[in-house]
Amino acid sequence: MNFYFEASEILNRLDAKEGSIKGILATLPENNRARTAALVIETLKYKSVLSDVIQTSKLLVEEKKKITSFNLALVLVHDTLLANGIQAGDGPIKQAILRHKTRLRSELQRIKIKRGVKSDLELAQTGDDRAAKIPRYVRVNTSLWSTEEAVQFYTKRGFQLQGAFASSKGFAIDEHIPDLLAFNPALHFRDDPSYKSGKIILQDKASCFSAFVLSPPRGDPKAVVIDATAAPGNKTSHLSALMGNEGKLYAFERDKRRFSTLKMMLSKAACRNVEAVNADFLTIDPSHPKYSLATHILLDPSCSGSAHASVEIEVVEEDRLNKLAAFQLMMIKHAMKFPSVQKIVYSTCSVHATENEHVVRSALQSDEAKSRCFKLAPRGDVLPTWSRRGQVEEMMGTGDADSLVRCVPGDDDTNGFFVSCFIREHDSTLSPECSKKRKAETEGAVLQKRKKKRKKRFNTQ
Ligand SMILES: C[S@@+](CC[C@H](N)C(=O)[O-])C[C@H]1O[C@@H](n2cnc3c(N)ncnc32)[C@H](O)[C@@H]1O
Repeated sequence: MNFYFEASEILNRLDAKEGSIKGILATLPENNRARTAALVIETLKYKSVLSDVIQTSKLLVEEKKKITSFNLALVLVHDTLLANGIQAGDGPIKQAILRHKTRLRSELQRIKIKRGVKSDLELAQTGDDRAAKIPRYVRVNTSLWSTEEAVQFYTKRGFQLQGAFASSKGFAIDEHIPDLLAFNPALHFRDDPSYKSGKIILQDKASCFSAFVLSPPRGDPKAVVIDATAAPGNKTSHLSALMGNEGKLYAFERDKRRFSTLKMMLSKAACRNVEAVNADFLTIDPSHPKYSLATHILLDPSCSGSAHASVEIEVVEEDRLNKLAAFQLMMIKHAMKFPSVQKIVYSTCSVHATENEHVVRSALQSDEAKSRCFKLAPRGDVLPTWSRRGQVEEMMGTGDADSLVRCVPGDDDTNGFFVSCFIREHDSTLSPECSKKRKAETEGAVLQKRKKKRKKRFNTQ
């Protein structure tokens, strides 16, 4: 029976918000961890239906002396109804549950009929409940359309600009991201002419944060920007629109298949200033004549994707997270080597500090950041009115957490997301050490330019 007490204690700690499911499970003794974790996770999946069954069967009222907590009832009823029975000897607690087995079964059956499902599996909560509450975000592709035109178009189709999306016909203009509209979650725009023509991009609000925070130069024919990990291209087309389709935006994607998707998406969205490159960003030479001029870099690399509201409860292996974090750090450090870069936005759709705050911390401590004087942009430049910021304890209690942005799946009307923004310190705020390095770097660049000019002159003579 200890196994069930242990599992119910984990549920108690989760209810008390003592930590993440992964963190709390990690405190269990290793020999029993996998088995207890499996029971906890399965119970959580069916928590809503099991709670109904327990309440309507009056199990806790009639057996209050034996079954002392709701969470203990949850794990025991789970195994009674949805697994192979209680895995324990015939003690009083097991006997108490067995006395109610028939009633528990019929309550479960009643719920199945009510919900119109046939199998137990269909009762599992997949997390879609949270996803179903996230508005349908529609980003107006300003390369082809304006928000005014979009509002007029949707109004003519019977929608009402109400500043809310609760009703099926209401929609709102987002308060944080320009040119972003929010409609009722139940709506799909895949067959809408505005979507088919590339005038709108269906992109979650949080995913719009990256390009908006990077804020590339607008309408500047000399601008050079890099999207290091581009496919399928939502953020690339956003960047392109923010640049007013001017200047140059290099979009790297290493995967061949995803690269084709990227090309298709860029053509549909009329991104004329983008050069898509099927290459691994880590192999790109920062001193390459084309790319060395990049002043802004967007890094939205592969991550555990744990923040999507539709992802099921999962225990992510530590090892996998650490490998992802090492790769993510490598990408940031590589971006920092580009000689003209002034701003780097690093974002993930993960909720794990390992891929977020910890990567940012390591990046700030890296030789690349120190030698090139990178620091985090202040909150004022990173969605200042967004209240959910980085996790202070994961940033070792420093004020740096305020520079970071987090979104919690479901809670913030978005999927989960993380955004950080590195900037190179301005000359006036440079520490003496950075000031010296910057001077040497500028002198080096001038010398290199002179050398190039001389070589050119020599070749044309
Ligand atoms: C999270 S997705 C990017 C999503 C994209 N920013 C968007 O909003 O549509 C990460 C992408 O980066 C690509 N990728 C991962 N490592 C890369 C690398 N070293 N160089 C270039 N692309 C890379 C992956 O193949 C994947 O398509």
